[in-house]
Order: sequence, then C-alpha cells, then structure tokens
Amino acid sequence: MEALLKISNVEKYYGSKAYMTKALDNVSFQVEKGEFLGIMGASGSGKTTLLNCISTIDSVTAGHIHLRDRDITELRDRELARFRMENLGFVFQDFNLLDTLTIEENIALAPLVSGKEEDVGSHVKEIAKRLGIEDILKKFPYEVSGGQKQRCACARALIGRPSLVLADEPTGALDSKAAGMLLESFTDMNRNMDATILMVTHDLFSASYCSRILFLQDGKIFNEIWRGGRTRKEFFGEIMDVVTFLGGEADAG
Ligand SMILES: Nc1ncnc2c1ncn2[C@@H]1O[C@H](COP(=O)(O)OP(=O)(O)OP(=O)(O)O)[C@@H](O)[C@H]1O
Repeated sequence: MEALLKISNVEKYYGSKAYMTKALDNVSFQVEKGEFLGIMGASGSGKTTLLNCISTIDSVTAGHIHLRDRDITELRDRELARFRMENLGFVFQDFNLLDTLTIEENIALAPLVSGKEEDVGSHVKEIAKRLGIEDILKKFPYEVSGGQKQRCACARALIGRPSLVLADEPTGALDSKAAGMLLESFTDMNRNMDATILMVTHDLFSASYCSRILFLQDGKIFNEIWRGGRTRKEFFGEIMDVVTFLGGEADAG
C-alpha cells in the first residue's frame, strides 16, 4: 500500500510557558491511499487540533506532515491556499454552505473559481446523482434537509478530486437516518470514487463505518484498531470496548 499522508513526531502547544497546553504530544502515524480512517478520543484529547494541523488551518509546533512527497508544514501563505484547494476536501459538522447560492452552485463554486475544469455542470450532476441529491440541485440550502445539506457538502468536497477528504464530526448535526445515509455515501466515496477519508468523530455508529480507528488520549495515540474482514456490528463492539476502557466519553449513535 502507498502512504498518502505521513505524520511524523507532531507536537502542538497552545499558550505561553506558564499556561501551556500540550494539545498534541509526539504524534506519528501514516494513512494509506484508499483508507477510511476514524479519529476518536475524549473531549480535549486533541482530535480537532490534529485535523487542523493536517488541513493547514493551524501550524505545528514541531514535527512534519507529508502529503505524498510534500512537507505541508513548510508551506506559506499563497502556497497554503493553493495546496488546500488542489489537495483537500472538507466536510464540517455545520455544513458550511453559502445560503445565497443553490445546491448546484455550492458544489460547482470551487471548480468555477479555479477555471480549470471545462465541463463543471456535468461533473456536478454526476456526483450529485451518486450522492442521491440530483433532484434538489436547484434548491437553496434553507429549502433542504440537514442530511441533504451534508451530502451537498460531500459533493462539494469531492468535486475537485482531492487526495484527502477531512471530515470533522460530519454526522454531529444529523438524525440517525440521515447519518446512516451520509455514512453510506462516505463508504461509496471511499470504495468506488477512490477517496481517502480522515474523519473525526465521537459517535460509535459513525466510527464503525471506518476501516481503521486511531484513539487519542491527552494528545497521544493511545490505541488503533482495524476492521479487517469483520462486520460493521462486530467492529462497533470492539470500538465500544476501547471507548469504555478510555472512560466512556462517546455517543452510541
Ligand atoms: N486555540 C486554542 N488555544 C488554547 N488551547 C486550545 C486551543 N484549541 C484547543 N486547545 C486545547 O487543546 C486541547 C485539545 O483540544 P482539541 O479541540 O483538539 O480537542 P478535541 O479532542 O477536538 O475536543 P472536542 O471533542 O471537545 O472537540 C484541549 O486541552 C484544548 O483546551
């Protein structure tokens, strides 16, 4: 397998010497191309900090993060914006759609702005069909459900064919039916559209869709488990055991 993302001895401190928080403490791991990796851990364990460092929204205090051969901790200003646009797709808990644009325009915005793709319209339709939102393309975000908004956010994340999709609690604002549909979409994106996904979640049900889970505790990697050939239910059971051992702070979904 090919390592797409390599995190090497990453440290992240917040605050000054007297009030310093070590949010990430010597974290190292790799993500292979085609993985669907979950990051779990109690509140304050460093999940969002890790995601923000990988997404270049935040900078590391020490260590290196490589996406393929590129050390992204060394990118600056304009390079950073370009790097994000060309390599990363984002899905957030609160959707982050633009209310004044239709669903179709939200999905098409980045490729239209970059001007690189010629047939944006048919690419949007193809992805929307795949995610089951082709009937709502002309609607505005306020006219559709939370689950549909989140699948729109997935389509927007995928349209630029990013190397890596980063998702922060993507099911956090969804009911269980919408969450299930979204996670099926993630699985389809991962298996059939070649998307490598890194998802932060508190939710055991969401985590059980992943192929591997990394558990963080106090800014360190505490454990990792693989789904392997097991069913989702069996994997759910094992995730629950680790979460219970860690102190039980997660949602059963
Ligand atoms: N901007 C910041 N300034 C100072 N401390 C911060 C900042 N962001 C995070 N921290 C601290 O770093 C640690 C890790 O926070 P982080 O948000 O990464 O945890 P998390 O696992 O994502 O938590 P949650 O599940 O509650 O979102 C916590 O102790 C937090 O208080």
